[in-house]
Amino acid sequence: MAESFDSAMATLGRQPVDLLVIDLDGFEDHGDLSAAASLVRTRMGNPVLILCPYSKTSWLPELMTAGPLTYRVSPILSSEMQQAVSHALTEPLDAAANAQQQLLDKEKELRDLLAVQRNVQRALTGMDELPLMASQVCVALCTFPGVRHAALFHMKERGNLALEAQESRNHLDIAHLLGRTDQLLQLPVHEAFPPLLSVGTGELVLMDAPEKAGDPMLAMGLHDHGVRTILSLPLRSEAGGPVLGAVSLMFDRLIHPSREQFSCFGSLAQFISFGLAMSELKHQNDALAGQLTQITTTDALTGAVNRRHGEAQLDNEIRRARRYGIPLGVIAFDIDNFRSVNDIYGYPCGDKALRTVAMTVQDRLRTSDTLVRMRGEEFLIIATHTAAIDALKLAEKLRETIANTELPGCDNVTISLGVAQAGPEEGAATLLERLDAALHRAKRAGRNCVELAMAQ
Ligand SMILES: Nc1nc2c(ncn2[C@@H]2O[C@H](COP(=O)(O)OP(=O)(O)OP(=O)(O)O)[C@@H](O)[C@H]2O)c(=O)[nH]1
Repeated sequence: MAESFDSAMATLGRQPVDLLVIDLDGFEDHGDLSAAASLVRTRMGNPVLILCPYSKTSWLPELMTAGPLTYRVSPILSSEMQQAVSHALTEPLDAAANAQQQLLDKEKELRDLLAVQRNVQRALTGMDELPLMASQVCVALCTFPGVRHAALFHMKERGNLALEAQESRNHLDIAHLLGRTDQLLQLPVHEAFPPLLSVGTGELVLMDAPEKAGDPMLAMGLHDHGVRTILSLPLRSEAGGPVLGAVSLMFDRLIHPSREQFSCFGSLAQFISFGLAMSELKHQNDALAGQLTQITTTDALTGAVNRRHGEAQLDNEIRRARRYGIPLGVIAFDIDNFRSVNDIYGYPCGDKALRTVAMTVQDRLRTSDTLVRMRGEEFLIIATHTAAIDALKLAEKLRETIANTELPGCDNVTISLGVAQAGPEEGAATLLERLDAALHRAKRAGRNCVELAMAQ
């Protein structure tokens, strides 16, 4: 027994040792990992058995680069320990005797992994919608021999880890087992359930018996579905970058991945991370494009469509109405004596009044109608599929509504309106002229009224 790496090193130097067992429980930092790797290196191929707590299984691939070793995931039963010891002592002899078979096995394992990698690659190409991509990745992961369940967990905004997709060949439903599909890091099992632990620590986790997680309910749920080993891999967009999520693979058998398998699983996780990052990027780009369209087409104060976009839309609707022979109604309106609102209550109050009027009108329109802020306190409504008579009714309803709308911090206002129906051959310019004339007549008629535009 050696209590430290130094004393182990000294003992190894003093006397021949048949089997070196390194129990990693209690070792934490990177210095400990380097010291353990030095011990493995000193053995120069002589038997080494590593007992590795499941929370530290990410150390295994690194230790494997220092020299050949066998390992078990701890905590471990004494019967299991005995088997592991005799296996570790006889493995080099077995390996020599069955060298050919071992090579064939290794080749098959790697072929299987490469096939899964190809399937995952296929799942990632051409699919930029995250839910679809994630579920295809899970389907691809289930093609690996022994995998009965695969799941992809994704970190959403503000640390909300969610189950993005799962594929099951054993009727296991992780959402049911965990009792929810989001805010998973807030679950009490976040330090016990491998994929959650992977996201928390950013490291791979290998658990070769569900009960090692120390959560009886969880262990029972997994046992009932024949889960024997869980391997979970963190997903990061780049080495050392933030954790994007994790994938978990649940096997119906005991697996102890070799160094090559760990490295293949690692590159599998890199592929998936890349797909995830690309799909996130597309999502962000779409959102930005949406915001940009919103900014370039909307009037910031009132939320109505701005004049440039409104005029383009009017042209489009005129063309459409002409092509399909459908009526197009337009209404121009202007707030009455708005100057006095500003003069009496101040410009900020005038702004609020403008916004309230625009929002009130917008609420009364159909989704197919468009409210445009043309200038100052003057607006245009493009009402598709609307003849003059219906546009007149709409205008009257709006006039009445605004007159009865309370405004924040100032007296009610009224609006004057001009209404027209686009002529069969009429362009936007003459239509707007006719409307303008109608609006002026409404103002001259004493305001707070509706005037129909003269026929073309
Ligand atoms: N608060 C505020 N006022 C605006 C805005 N745009 C234009 N106005 C004001 O709207 C008023 C328009 O005045 P006028 O064109 O004389 O029309 P009016 O006082 O509404 O009178 P009539 O249209 O003839 O009934 C001016 O005082 C502008 O300063 C704005 O974005 N915010």
